[in-house]
Amino acid sequence: MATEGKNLSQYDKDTIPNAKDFRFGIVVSEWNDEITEGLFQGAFDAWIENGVKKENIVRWNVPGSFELIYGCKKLGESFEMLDAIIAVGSVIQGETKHFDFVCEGVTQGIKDLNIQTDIPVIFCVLTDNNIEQSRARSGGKHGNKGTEAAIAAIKMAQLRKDAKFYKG
Ligand SMILES: Nc1c(NC[C@H](O)[C@H](O)[C@H](O)CO)[nH]c(=O)[nH]c1=O
Ligand SMILES: CC(=O)[C@@H](O)COP(=O)(O)O
Repeated sequence: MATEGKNLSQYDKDTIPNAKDFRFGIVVSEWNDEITEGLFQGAFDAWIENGVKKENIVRWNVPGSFELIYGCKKLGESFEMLDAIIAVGSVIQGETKHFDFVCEGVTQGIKDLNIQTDIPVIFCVLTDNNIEQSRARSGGKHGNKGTEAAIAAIKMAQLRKDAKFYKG
């Protein structure tokens, strides 16, 4: 298993770009909020640890992971100066195929946002078989995918900044 034996919260601070001037958005799904709040905290703490100012972080909530698509789209439209956005969700398998459609829909939707808009949208949506797997990846034995997403957001914000520089 890709995550097994890894700690998603471990990173080398020396490899992270300077984030003090970056402005970030984060959209958090309210479904499975025990998990999504853990993911949010992991992302928030990683940003602060890497110099992001609290006033440069804007958070919106949406009902479920499927609404992350619209929420991230509108957040980017409302705050055009954002350097990156994280979509935070937790989808857990139930009795039916609904899990499959939610996961596929939100995955494709966030992929589309990365194609259609100029603000990187980071995929921090857990798609787990059970709550134990979710807990392990939102501050448990496998670390926190929120931390991983925050570092990805910093790196993508720097890539976007560099791209604008080279374009002139
Ligand atoms: N079962 C889960 C859902 N389902 C709700 C959908 O995301 C969506 O809000 C609904 O279909 C209305 O459009 N959402 C999660 O985030 N996690 C789940 O486990
Ligand atoms: C991912 C879902 O929508 C799922 O948790 C809903 O549960 P069920 O498939 O039992 O209706």
